[in-house]
Amino acid sequence: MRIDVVSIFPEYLAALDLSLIGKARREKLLDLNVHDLRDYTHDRHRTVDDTPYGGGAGMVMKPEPWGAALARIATESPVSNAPLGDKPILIVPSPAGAVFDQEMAYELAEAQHLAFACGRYEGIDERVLEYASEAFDVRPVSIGDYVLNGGEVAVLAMVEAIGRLIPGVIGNPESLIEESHSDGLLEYPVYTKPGTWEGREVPEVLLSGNHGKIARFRRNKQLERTATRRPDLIVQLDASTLNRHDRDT
Ligand SMILES: COC(=O)COc1cccc(COC(=O)c2cn[nH]c2)c1
Repeated sequence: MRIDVVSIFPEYLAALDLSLIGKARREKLLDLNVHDLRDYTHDRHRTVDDTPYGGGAGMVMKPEPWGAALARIATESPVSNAPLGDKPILIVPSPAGAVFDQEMAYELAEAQHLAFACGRYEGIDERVLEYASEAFDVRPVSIGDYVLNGGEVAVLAMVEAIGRLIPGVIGNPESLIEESHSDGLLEYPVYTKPGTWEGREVPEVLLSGNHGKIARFRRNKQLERTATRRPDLIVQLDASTLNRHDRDT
């Protein structure tokens, strides 16, 4: 997968050189390119923003640098941008976007080419998204109902969530199976040695070796946690998921 990120703070994305994503880049599982938007300006001050038409506080990101940066990325795309061909996906982190979730992460992990546009200030001139939709499948995406100062933090979160789903990026693909949201429920509590710590014991059932009992314990913990912490997820579950622990007996 090729990933391009455009930002006025490219150093913000240095964290993507670390850990598993960094390893995936070194192993050529991910071709990640970070672009400085200011490299696509032509004035002495490398200006990227200006005052908003219609008035209001703050500044808006100018369209010209974005247009040049995105045109360059589209021409370098490994995905044919013929009208009938797949288009690269341009993700624009925004409080006004569709909510990013594990389902979207799996969908985006299938893409051959993802580009991320990091907005700052009050946002990017809307004409940029219209212009970009010729060469890209443009997706405003929110990572949550709060406002950040820019898209870079959202890109770090999304690249990690997407990157870890790409085959070969994490060592043991089994660990993707039982994690939170993989089956619509939150994950169960985990424990490791020592068996007693600060006077606190590991739940006895986990030491029993009885795999049926352990599976039921874990399932019940998942249901209990989801019901108390995320009741909104419970309503989305179908009966088979809720009753699955019965079949484990
Ligand atoms: C067309 O889209 C844009 O112009 C985006 O512009 C901006 C402006 C300020 C901040 C951000 C970063 O995204 C978030 O704050 C965000 C994402 N998820 N939850 C909060 C983006």
